[in-house]
Amino acid sequence: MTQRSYLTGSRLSDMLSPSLLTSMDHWKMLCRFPPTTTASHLIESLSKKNGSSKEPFAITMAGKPIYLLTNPKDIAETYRHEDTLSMDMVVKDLYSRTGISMDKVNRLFIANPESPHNKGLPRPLHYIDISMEYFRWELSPGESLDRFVNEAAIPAILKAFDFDRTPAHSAVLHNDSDDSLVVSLEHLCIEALISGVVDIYYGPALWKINPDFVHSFMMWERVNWKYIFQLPGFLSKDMLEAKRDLVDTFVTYFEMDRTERDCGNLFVNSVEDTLREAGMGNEEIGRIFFLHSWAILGNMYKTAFWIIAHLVYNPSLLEAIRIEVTPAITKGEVDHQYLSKDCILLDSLYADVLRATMSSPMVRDITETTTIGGKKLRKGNRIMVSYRQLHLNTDVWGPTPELVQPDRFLRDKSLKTNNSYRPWGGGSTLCPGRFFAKKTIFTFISVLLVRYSAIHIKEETVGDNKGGRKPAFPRADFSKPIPGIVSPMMGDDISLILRESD
Ligand code: HEM
Repeated sequence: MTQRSYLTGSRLSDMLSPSLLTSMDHWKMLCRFPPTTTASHLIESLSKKNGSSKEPFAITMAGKPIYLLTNPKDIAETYRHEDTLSMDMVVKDLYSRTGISMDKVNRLFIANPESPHNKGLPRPLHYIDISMEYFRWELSPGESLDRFVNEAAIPAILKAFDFDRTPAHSAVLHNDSDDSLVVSLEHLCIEALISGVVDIYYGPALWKINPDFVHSFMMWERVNWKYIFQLPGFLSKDMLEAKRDLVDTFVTYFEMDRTERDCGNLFVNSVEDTLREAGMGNEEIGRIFFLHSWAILGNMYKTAFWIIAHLVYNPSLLEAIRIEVTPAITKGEVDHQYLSKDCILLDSLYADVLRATMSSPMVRDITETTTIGGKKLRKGNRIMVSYRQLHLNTDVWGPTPELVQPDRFLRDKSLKTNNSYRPWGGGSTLCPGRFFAKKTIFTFISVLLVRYSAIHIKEETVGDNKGGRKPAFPRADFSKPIPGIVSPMMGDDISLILRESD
């Protein structure tokens, strides 16, 4: 496929009426780029062409002028203009492309002051915002998050280490001897942070409906960029098929009586009630949960993969972090408060891995002409920001920003609040899952390090020799505009030899 279909190489001047062009002539216009360009590459390469000024500039995408913001200060300012820089059209579009009629999508954006879900709130929220409030309610620091982590997330993570189970564990490649086994790192991360998290949100009923859910989700992961960039059907058969599998799974799930589902996750039940009140049926609710599940499942397993890859390729770092996390793990109990507050080296590595692997762009619609960084952004157009471009800002991250430095955030604690650090987005759409993600990923990594006293990379055999060489560090696949954390290249998994601690 070529990306010509969504990233047009036409000049902005071809698209604009002369009057609008005159009013925009202070914008730099840089519009030619190769057909293989992805959104973040595009912004990176155009920013370079734009020179060091970091002034906003305009391009056209899919026939629409888009302002690209690259100055961290301008980007921070966008979060203060949420009344005129709106996410609503982008979100409506995402919902409608799941197959929900526009009429029903619009209904989701109506605030009903009479709704019991709006009780006690200072101003009534529309149904999508209510769903986000339920996410925040369950996942923000406090009693409900602690309960959720202790009662649901930790048991699910521990279950992922049950390598002797029947049917066979998907990560086990083979048992080398009585006390060691070889596992696929990618599949271990999937087992803990996709299968485990599906369990805690949807319970066993979802597996009964679709025992191959993980396969469907991983198919979707590889091709969901086609959904975002609206590739035509003949170029997106794989994406449409994966989407259909996932949507069908969730629709069937919501067709079941709640008592039959046997899960009782408060978030799922509360959001379902909200959506039924908005007039949504099983079809729409299934489609909406397909999107929610993408947000819930799409990033944690990849983040854990990259962190563990850095650990196993750097044994002294692994040892230092093992010592740091050990007090948090005692006989099957995990102290997640200790992990999130006292493990400062793991925290620094986590922060830098998020920085180096985040590839999402942020898009907003301009609903009223808005001035940012002294420039007028015209109503009706869009703005786009590449978090990756911010995360590679050499002014802040030094001459080799693409390299992970495990102690970077330990050396300079102010970096976490730097305007060039946005792994969780910003403003009102700041990720509500960030506290849960940290606790869950830290639990997973710590259990691995404490349970297995020896963790080695399995070497590749060279020719007929028994011995071999260490495989190269997995490559990140930035060739596709995957939202969120970048995937490893297909086939760049790591086989780990695990030897249990005494
Ligand atoms: C390492 C893991 C994660 C990363 C890096 C991540 C990253 C992000 C980012 C960058 C955004 C903002 C998108 C934007 O503003 O355009 C976002 C939004 C969101 N995330 Fe996360 N996320 C992670 C885990 C999670 C988890 C575990 C959940 C839920 C359990 C979750 C739920 C959401 C939701 C619902 C939104 C949309 C918020 C809204 O539109 O108001 N995320 N995430």
